[in-house]
Amino acid sequence: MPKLGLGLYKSLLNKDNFNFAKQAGATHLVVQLVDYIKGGSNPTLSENYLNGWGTTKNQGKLWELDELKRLKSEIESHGLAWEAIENFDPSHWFDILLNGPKRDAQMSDLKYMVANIGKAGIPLIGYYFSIAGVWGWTNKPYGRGNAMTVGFNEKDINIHEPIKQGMVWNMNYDTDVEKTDINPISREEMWDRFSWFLNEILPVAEENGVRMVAHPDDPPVPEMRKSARLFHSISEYEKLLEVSKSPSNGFEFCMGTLQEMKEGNVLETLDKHSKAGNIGYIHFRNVKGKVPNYREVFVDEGDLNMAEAIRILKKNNYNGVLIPDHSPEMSCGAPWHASMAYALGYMKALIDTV
Ligand SMILES: O=C(O)[C@@H](O)[C@@H](O)[C@H](O)[C@H](O)CO
Repeated sequence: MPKLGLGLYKSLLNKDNFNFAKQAGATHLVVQLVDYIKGGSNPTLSENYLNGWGTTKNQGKLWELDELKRLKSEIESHGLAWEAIENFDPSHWFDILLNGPKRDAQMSDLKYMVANIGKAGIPLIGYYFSIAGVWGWTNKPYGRGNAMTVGFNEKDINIHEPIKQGMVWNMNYDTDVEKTDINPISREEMWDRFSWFLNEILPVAEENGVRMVAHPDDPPVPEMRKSARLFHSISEYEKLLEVSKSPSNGFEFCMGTLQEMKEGNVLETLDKHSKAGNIGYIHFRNVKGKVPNYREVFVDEGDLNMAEAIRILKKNNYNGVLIPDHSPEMSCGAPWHASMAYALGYMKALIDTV
């Protein structure tokens, strides 16, 4: 049976939101420890996306076992389970992404943190191996009832705008460096870097009982800001499984991002990989349109048949977690919370009745 979860940003990790998750029917949490979606009590995807998600200064501040255990007990004291951590902090792995001088030292740090996550009993780590990161959205009242939501239209932005030194994954990690352009990165180079990363990290993940699950490229274009993107199509995303047969290798299956891709069928892909046990957890969200022009919409108004997705997951005895990921902001005093409650209610009804 699929399980209902909520993703919480760092700024939302408090008892009110643990209670909120529980009230909305979630049993599991996916936690983001990177402080990148700003907005305090009302996180919004609409701000700062083109100038970056902000600055991260956590170099040397690793995720320690006692901190993870403390947060885990707090989550559990609210009757919830901590299913996954989503995303590494660019402070911790910028030179792994960029193949820079600190690469090997940062890999030791990442291994230490992956081991801590396993020792704390958190089963999954979602990560996104990307240079440009999530970038290029516009935010407009594209949703039903003029709800503010994000979209992507290649006509609105210059997707080839170079990235400046000191930035990766759409966050600044070094604000002192001279702002020249970073070098373009080819597809071959990206696969080399990624394969090295995965082959280094997976044995540690396996040893500590953690699964590493990869997010597809959002927006899914082959190249963005002069760097190649690995997982811009369903067939390229599936190549993840060719890099390693480790049981700790899998998908952070973002249905919205996969639906935005030009080719392939999301529901068939969901069927295949939920049957084969390749999916760690699912971003259960919906969109209208595809690259080069799409927008994120409410879970029930997009191009994907979400009831069919639940049917498939139940047929395949998938027992992982589904989170709404994003949802258009609802016009009220708590736009993010209202939108999440709406999505969770819809998802819970589908899980209970389909
Ligand atoms: O949670 C969010 O709002 C997003 O930033 C994620 O969906 C993002 O796409 C993934 O975490 C990959 O970084």
